[in-house]
Amino acid sequence: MLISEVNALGFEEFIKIFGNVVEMCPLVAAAVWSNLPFQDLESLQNSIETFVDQLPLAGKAGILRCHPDLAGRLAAADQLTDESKLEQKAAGLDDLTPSEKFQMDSLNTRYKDKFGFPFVICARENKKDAILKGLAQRLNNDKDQEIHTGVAEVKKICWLRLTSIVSTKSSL
Ligand SMILES: NC(=O)NC1=NC(=O)NC1=O
Repeated sequence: MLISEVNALGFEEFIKIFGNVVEMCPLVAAAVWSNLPFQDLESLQNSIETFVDQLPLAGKAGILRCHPDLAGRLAAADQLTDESKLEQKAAGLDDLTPSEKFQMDSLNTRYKDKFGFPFVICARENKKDAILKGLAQRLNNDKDQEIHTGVAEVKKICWLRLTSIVSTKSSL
């Protein structure tokens, strides 16, 4: 899809295509739709990042809460969104050894108990070992730090999802 085609989308079409670039948060796409037309894909990404950055901490934490656990209950029940399923598979999270699964589950539970939202990382940029390491390390951070780190990862996930929808070569 070209950016010129993005700019021609009505609201419903735009949401259908971009509603999940931030996992389970169509509000983000609904908010940035009003900034159409976009010069290029980077401008659309910037518009999304600006909207997210301007949210209060509670809003940012809410975005993190909309993310499924990595190799968690939804993955096991095959109820992940298409995007999340692809991303978790790319990181090798669909073939964990029993001990890796146990480690992931216990770390995810500890992380959620401590912060009140799930551990979020860009799975397409990390393989399962790096994810387990990152989860164990980030458990030691404080809540504000993890909200900001998690949101930074959401932005990376969003960018990769955008580039799979809109060709980056195109600009107005
Ligand atoms: N908790 C998560 O980090 N979830 C995810 N990361 C991704 O890259 N895709 C997800 O669904």
